[in-house]
Amino acid sequence: MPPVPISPIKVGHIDDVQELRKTKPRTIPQRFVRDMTERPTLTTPLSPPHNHMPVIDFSKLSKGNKEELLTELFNLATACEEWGFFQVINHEIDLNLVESIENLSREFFMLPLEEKQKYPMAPGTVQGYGQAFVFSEDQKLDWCNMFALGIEPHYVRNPNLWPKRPERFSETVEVYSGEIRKLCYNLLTYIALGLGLKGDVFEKMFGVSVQAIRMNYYPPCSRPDLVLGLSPHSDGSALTVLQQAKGGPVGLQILKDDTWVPVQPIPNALVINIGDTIEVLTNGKYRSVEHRAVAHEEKDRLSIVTFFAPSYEVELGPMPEFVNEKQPCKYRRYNHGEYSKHYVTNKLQGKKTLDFAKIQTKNTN
Ligand SMILES: COC(=O)C(/C=C/C1=C(C)CCCC1(C)C)=C/O[C@H]1C=C(C)C(=O)O1
Ligand SMILES: O=C(O)CCC(=O)C(=O)O
Ligand SMILES: [Fe+2]
Repeated sequence: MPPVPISPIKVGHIDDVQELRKTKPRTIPQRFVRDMTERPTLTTPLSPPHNHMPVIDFSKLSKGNKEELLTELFNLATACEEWGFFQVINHEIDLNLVESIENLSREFFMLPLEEKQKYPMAPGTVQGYGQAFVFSEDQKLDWCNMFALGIEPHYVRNPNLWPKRPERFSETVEVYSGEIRKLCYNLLTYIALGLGLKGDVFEKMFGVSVQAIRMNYYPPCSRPDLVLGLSPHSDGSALTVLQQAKGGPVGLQILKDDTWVPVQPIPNALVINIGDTIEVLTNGKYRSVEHRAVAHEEKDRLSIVTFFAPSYEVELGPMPEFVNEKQPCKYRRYNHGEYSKHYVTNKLQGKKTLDFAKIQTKNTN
């Protein structure tokens, strides 16, 4: 029997937003214009406590005295439970390295289009330069250019996609990712301790963790009220580390108590968020909070994002410590490799991807 033909994904023409911006269009192409219900709120003056994402001082966890450690563990646990997001200061990553990755990422995005297109993100895939998560011709597009690479383990790498220019880009990604990896393992230890678990529980459970990096570049947009920089989504990782480049406008917004809360960047801090894996493991005690990015009328914005997740072989489900009569099991067990595949083959749509693992509760009414 002849093989069943696989129909290629038809995504239509995807405008490169940086090139589009150069033409300064008076009207935004329809594929970027969001339906009314999706359009962003750009200036929401918020009053405390909604306006202040928690700040965690990493040095109090790593080298504080016992009292400082306990207080910061408590702050971390509260941040994870109430926000799913926090900013880390004094993270012990060399600030020269932080600055280098930022400068080199910017230099990459400023290269001529033909140079960047030497590393194309093929439709339906997530590595290289382009727009990920586009699967149909009628899907709205984000006001964003992305460049993504698999980092660890090495089998997730596609060496053809590691840029030769700018010089030192690839080696800096390597060094930076090594440092962020250490930070992720450390944060997972403190998150475990804050949950009353053994410090090494996640490291042992995750095997050789999968790690990827994505640089997001958001050019200015003449009508930021009509477009989204990045569609609402939760991250398919265990933890995500987000570096917001210096001098950029506020762009990240998180959905808290049904309100989109803008995140004020703190110089040299890293934004950390709980991903879908930790939501499942804690049976929803810690949630992977929906977030999005908005564009700015005059300023561009760059973010450098690391996704840190369990090995593809790992089977996951709520840990027994978080399941009881009051908190019945909300997620089924699944293989993380399958979840990963599911995540990267679906468009970003709020928290919908996690339906993959949700146990549907019967409506008894
Ligand atoms: C554009 O890419 C992503 O947004 C993304 C992809 C990450 C990945 C790579 C670039 C190559 C290696 C595999 C992996 C899927 C991790 C987001 O990552 C999230 C989604 C999942 C699932 C995850 O673990 O992190
Ligand atoms: O650019 C941002 O602030 C958000 C990035 C993000 O959420 C992501 O890449 O998953
Ligand atoms: Fe995200």
